[in-house]
Amino acid sequence: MLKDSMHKDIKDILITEEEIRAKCKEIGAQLSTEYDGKFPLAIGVLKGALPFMSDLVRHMDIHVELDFMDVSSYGSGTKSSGEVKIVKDLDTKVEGRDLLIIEDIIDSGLTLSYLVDLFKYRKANSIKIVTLLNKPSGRTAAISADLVGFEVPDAFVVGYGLDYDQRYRNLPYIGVLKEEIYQEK
Ligand SMILES: O=P(O)(O)OC[C@H]1O[C@H](OP(=O)(O)OP(=O)(O)O)[C@H](O)[C@@H]1O
Ligand code: HPA
Ligand SMILES: [Mg+2]
Repeated sequence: MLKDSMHKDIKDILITEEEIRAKCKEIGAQLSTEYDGKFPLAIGVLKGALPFMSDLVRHMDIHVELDFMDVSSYGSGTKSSGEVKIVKDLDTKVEGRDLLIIEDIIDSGLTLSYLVDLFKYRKANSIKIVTLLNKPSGRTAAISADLVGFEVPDAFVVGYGLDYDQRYRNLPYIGVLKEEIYQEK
């Protein structure tokens, strides 16, 4: 046993690696049909969306362009600051494009409502949102995804891109942390 294994900090596994794999395949097939003949621009919202985007786009059998936006609003805690900061903007022009925004989670909805407003202002032709996780109990902004992998309960979840204080993103599953991990801070 490793002395610093991440797994010992996890109280419950909510979504297994196998369930995530199956969902990426299902959503990827659906998106392939929806965007057939369109060459969409897939926008990964860093850093959380990285594992989901990487797995999802490999199940899309059509031409798709990839770009990334790095935004942050959580700092080191478990509550949104309410202020969305652009850390890295897109390299691609959005005007006239069919956008597929890829997220790991919609919680308060503040990140995505900020991005959707920005991309409308930049004159995207269409905007779709796909999120691996949806946490409806956290919502303060009126926004919903076009495609949702899984609904999660009112708990701070980590793994498969989602962090607590920049850790746990590389867990292959989605889990809930033990309370003592937050309390140590
Ligand atoms: O719906 P919201 O309440 O806005 O929360 C969702 C966003 O918060 C997290 O990102 P974060 O800003 O922590 O940056 P990260 O992706 O680099 O972890 C998560 O990856 C989503 O992008
Ligand atoms: N876990 C990790 N990051 C998050 C969450 C969450 O539950 N909600 C918004 N960002
Ligand atoms: Mg994020």
